[in-house]
Amino acid sequence: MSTTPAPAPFRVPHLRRAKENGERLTMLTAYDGATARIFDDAGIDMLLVGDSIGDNMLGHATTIPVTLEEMVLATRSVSRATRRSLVVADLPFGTYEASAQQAHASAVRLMKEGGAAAVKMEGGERIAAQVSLLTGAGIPVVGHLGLTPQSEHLIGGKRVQGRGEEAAARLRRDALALAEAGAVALVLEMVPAPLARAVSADLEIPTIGIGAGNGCDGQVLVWLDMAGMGDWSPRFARQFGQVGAALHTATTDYIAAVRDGSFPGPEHTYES
Ligand SMILES: Nc1nc(=O)c2c([nH]1)NC[C@@H]1CN(c3ccc(C(=O)N[C@@H](CCC(=O)O)C(=O)O)cc3)CN21
Ligand SMILES: CC(C)C(=O)C(=O)O
Ligand SMILES: [Mg+2]
Repeated sequence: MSTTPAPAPFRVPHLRRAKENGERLTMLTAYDGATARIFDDAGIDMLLVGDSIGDNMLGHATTIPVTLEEMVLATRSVSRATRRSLVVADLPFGTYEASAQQAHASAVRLMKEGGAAAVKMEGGERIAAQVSLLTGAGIPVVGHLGLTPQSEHLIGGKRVQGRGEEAAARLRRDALALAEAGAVALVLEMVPAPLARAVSADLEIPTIGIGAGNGCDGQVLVWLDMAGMGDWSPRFARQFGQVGAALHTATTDYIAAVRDGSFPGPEHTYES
């Protein structure tokens, strides 16, 4: 009997090890089990249940309205379908900023009810206490700096962050503060490539870039942007497939086959 060896799961300690070995890390968002299974089978290291579920799945304009309930539901769907990828769940806006206790209560729900293996939150020095307490409680935390969409009203839009000496120094301080507090990885979103490279060199934990150039230790994309799903894609994304077009064609073929009576055929039909 031939046995395929079970694929080795990707776990938090692999993050540092991959960086030490110069292996680039791969991450995609996932919002449900049907897609998570495909990404997991394909060998993705990490799945991010992103609060980008808000603007990509739930019909919101931004991530801001997303609730913890919605994140728990999506995280549960993803984690149940996942065999080897590390499932990271975003803490949504309003569920962690006020205190370390608030962050802990929210993270515990994502882990106990959602099955997440780690949580991610946006911000630097201002959430160091949260990162510290969660890490002490056995909850791996991924940081997120640069464009932090939950604070877009404070930032004033979805623009590149960390341009200019002062902003760059601030971002490097924030990155060090997160690493010092125990973060296991750091997402850098829409940051100039030289700054992202410098931050990556500053840290022992891996950086995962999105619109942050090739000097990061890994990359993350929203899966719809990666797969050519949906009608919009940011400049930093590349479409590795045309899944939206493929699904459209499958759907028009189905409609036509039902209308012309060719589906269901005898092979899809039960005899008496
Ligand atoms: N589908 C999707 N992809 C993402 O990368 C993503 C989300 N959704 N939702 C959550 C955040 C929001 N992000 C965004 C949203 C908009 C732009 C944007 O408008 N970018 C333009 C202009 C950039 C500029 O003017 O500096 C671009 O062309 O990239 C970028 C990142 C990144 N994240
Ligand atoms: C864009 C990534 C990093 C994210 O936070 C999300 O998808 O919510
Ligand atoms: Mg997010």
